[in-house]
Amino acid sequence: MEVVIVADAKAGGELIAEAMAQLLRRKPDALLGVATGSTPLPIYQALAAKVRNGAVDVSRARIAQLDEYVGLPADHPESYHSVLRREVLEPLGIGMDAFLGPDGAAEDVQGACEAYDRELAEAGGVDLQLLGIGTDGHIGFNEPCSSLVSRTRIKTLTEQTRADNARFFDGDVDQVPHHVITQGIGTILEARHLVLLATGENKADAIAATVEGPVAAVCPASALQLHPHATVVVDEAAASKLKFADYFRRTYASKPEWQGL
Ligand SMILES: N[C@@H]1[C@@H](O)[C@H](O)[C@@H](COP(=O)(O)O)O[C@@H]1O
Repeated sequence: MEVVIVADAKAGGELIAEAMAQLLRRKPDALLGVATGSTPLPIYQALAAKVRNGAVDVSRARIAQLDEYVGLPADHPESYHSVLRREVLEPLGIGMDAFLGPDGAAEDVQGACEAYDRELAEAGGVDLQLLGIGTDGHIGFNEPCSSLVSRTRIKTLTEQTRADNARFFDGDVDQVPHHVITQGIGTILEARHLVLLATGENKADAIAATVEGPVAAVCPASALQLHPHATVVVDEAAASKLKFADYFRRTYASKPEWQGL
């Protein structure tokens, strides 16, 4: 696993956006897995700036959704389908016809989950999967103790995650759904490149467990240790509990520029 310590969220966003641009120059129809939450926003803003100044062509790019609430109408402003349209596809000028996502409003939720796993495989798999991380180490909505080989399926949110996400529902935790669909950890690990961005002191414990802790379902993000190409980008605050921080800094500083992430 590569760990890159950056000055701040903006620098992290620009670094990852450049890696995505390099991927798209090599593979214009790349399937980009996108995450929600506040952390990835600087990535999308930096990538949109590259599109505006002609530095990258996203006209053939495809977008894959990581997770979705169950029971919210698809047009609900806080359904992840709506959030990604607003925060990613529209700013990048990518049409919804290039968007893959699970149906959070399906009657047969398990059927929708299995269909989505198949859809991702039939699309050739995710080329680069962006990830945030929950304060409890969850990725997507794979909560602690999720199977490390799980597939896309319905999950129940912890009260911690519901509280963390209440800020998107007018601060009212009662409005936050209890159930979600998420790509499983086994599904996520099938992406060819995983790029996790974390910023802020409140993610330091989760990052230390992810990078330096044991591979354990209690910290779902620790599954990144099993992936052949996983990159963790953190600011100093999120890196503050890493024992090997100086080693990671030296390693990245010695890496040739052309290698990218
Ligand atoms: N399902 C999302 C995750 O994909 C995201 O990583 C997490 C952290 O969000 P933030 O980046 O706002 O801290 O929130 C939610 O749980």
